Amino acid sequence: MTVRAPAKVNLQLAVGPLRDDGYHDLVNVFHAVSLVDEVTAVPADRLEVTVEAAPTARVAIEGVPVDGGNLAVRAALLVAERLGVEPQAALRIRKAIPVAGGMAGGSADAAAALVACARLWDDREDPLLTRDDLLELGAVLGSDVPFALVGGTAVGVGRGERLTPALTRGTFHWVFATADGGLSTPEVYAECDRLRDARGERAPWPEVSQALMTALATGDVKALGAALDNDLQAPALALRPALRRTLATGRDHGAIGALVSGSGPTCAFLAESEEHAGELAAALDGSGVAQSVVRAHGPVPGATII
Ligand SMILES: C[C@@](CO)(OP(=O)(O)O)[C@H](O)COP(=O)(O)OP(=O)(O)OC[C@H]1O[C@@H](n2ccc(N)nc2=O)[C@H](O)[C@@H]1O
Ligand SMILES: Nc1ncnc2c1ncn2[C@@H]1O[C@H](COP(=O)(O)OP(=O)(O)O)[C@@H](O)[C@H]1O
Repeated sequence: MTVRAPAKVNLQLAVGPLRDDGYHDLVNVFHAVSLVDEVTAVPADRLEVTVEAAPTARVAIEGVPVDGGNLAVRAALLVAERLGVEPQAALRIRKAIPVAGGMAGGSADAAAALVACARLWDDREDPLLTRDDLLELGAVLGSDVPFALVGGTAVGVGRGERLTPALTRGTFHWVFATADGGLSTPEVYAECDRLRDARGERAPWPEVSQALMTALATGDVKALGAALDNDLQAPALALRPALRRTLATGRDHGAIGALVSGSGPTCAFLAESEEHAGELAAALDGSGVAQSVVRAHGPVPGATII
């Protein structure tokens, strides 16, 4: 059973107040792109996991746990518990999504493992676990996991786990510049709070950008570029100042929009067309500001059995 799940870029990430449970209320507009991890689950005597880089991707997999800390393993355990079966499967994860890069690779693997194990351990025509059940299990695993199940473009509220699909038209072309070494998501959120405190600012209640929704619905790439907005960009740049040069390089080569993806450090560049994405990728590659440069388009579907 092999399942593919996509990376995401956040088209809008409006970070609201810190809640009592340690999370922030968000407006998180997710957009799934054609950079995918693959999880294969095969029957085995016990639960085991291996992680490898996809042959064509330059992903540094050293930071990925190969024990119970792996989100795919946690997903498998949740599915087994819900189905009342022994968690007997060998999971093979093939990563193309940068690790700790702000593109939700771990969440993609969790979503893929939820789907793969649910199917492997329950092949009835009318499966016990519904799509809603998987979304609920996803939200237990992480705020970004439900979106990796549904894909497309969607507005997430709450922690980002309560999703509504967004209307979009056409395909958008992206270039991603990865960086050496990841950024820790909790540290970037903490830096966001610290910067606001230092400026004496109170976190505003997050609101969906209507300019962004209109740009998506009309497929207007220039308007989309202008509407991209990420409240975690300033804290990510404070923690990793070198990313300023990466963003500037993309802009200098005509990117319609340039922003840090989620909590970073991957930088995302919106291209005017597929052809422009090729030129932009070549320019970024040649400039030496990125560990690697990857092209992708969106929106694409969420976790899919192949
Ligand atoms: C920032 C975002 C943007 O999509 O993703 P990445 O860019 O890291 O991929 C997400 O909010 C990350 O979601 P995810 O990686 O699933 O985070 P979780 O495991 O749920 O939470 C990890 C930690 O991030 C912080 N966190 C997460 C979500 C949220 N709404 N408020 C938070 O403050 C908390 O410190 C939490 O303990
Ligand atoms: N299957 C997985 N793939 C990647 N990272 C994982 C996985 N399972 C757990 N992790 C842990 O989650 C951290 C963040 O992972 P990732 O989802 O790649 O980044 P981000 O949260 O920035 O999008 C990693 O540093 C790693 O310790």
